[in-house]
Amino acid sequence: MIELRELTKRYGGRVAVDGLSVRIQPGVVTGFLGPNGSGKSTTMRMILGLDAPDHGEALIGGVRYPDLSWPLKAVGTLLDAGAFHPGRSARAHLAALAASNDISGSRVEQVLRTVGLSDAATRRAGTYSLGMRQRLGVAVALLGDPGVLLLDEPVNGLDPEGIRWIRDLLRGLAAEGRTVFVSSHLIAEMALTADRLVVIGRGRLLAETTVAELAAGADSLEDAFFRLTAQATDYRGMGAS
Ligand SMILES: Nc1ncnc2c1ncn2[C@@H]1O[C@H](COP(=O)(O)OP(=O)(O)OP(=O)(O)O)[C@@H](O)[C@H]1O
Repeated sequence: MIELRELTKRYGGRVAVDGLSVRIQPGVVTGFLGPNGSGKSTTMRMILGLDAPDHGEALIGGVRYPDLSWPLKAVGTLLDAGAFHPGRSARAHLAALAASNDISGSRVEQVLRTVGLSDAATRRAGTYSLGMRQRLGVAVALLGDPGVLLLDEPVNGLDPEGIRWIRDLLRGLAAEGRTVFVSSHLIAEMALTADRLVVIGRGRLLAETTVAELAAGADSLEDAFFRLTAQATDYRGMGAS
């Protein structure tokens, strides 16, 4: 489980995340939605100890990220596909991470199979397509067999087959009892992938609900989302006339 307690972050005079308290439960995929600039990335960075909160805390299984003894075994993350040494093969990259994180070498072959990169495992990551880099990122996230997965825009730039693959994988990981927390701009995609939704606007919690509950009473989940976030952006388009 991920627990956020009054999580708050300010940049200068601006509040990016504002007293956010929510529990993200295991066994389901929880989508993290909000307009641009609403604080999703900042929240994820604080969960992962990459940004320090000004107030409150983020706990993973009851422990702050910096206090985890083997972070890769507790939480798998996909923040930025393509952050790999271009000259290293997928297998070499995963093997180095396994060696430095008390993870067995056999797990490397397991995750390569899970993400479908076994046949390309000796190729340099620099030659990979975006979809293959994304799969390598997922392999890294799964390497430590973590109970919690945190993914920032995992389907960004993927083709329809890649999107379906990620969707099925995330649902399967949740069905195994893991906590899966995934941010996205793609509301329609979240409707297919997520069971629950955490919606924020201007750094504040707007809704913590199921996909079905949010969509009820509106024409679509997208309409329900726009209604919920209408007052929570600094920008607003003027429809075409
Ligand atoms: N390092 C930083 N310095 C100053 N302001 C920042 C910094 N990082 C984020 N912000 C501001 O904090 C607010 C929240 O940004 P954040 O990137 O967390 O939102 P987001 O929901 O992830 O947005 P997007 O959907 O566009 O990725 C924005 O107003 C942003 O400009």
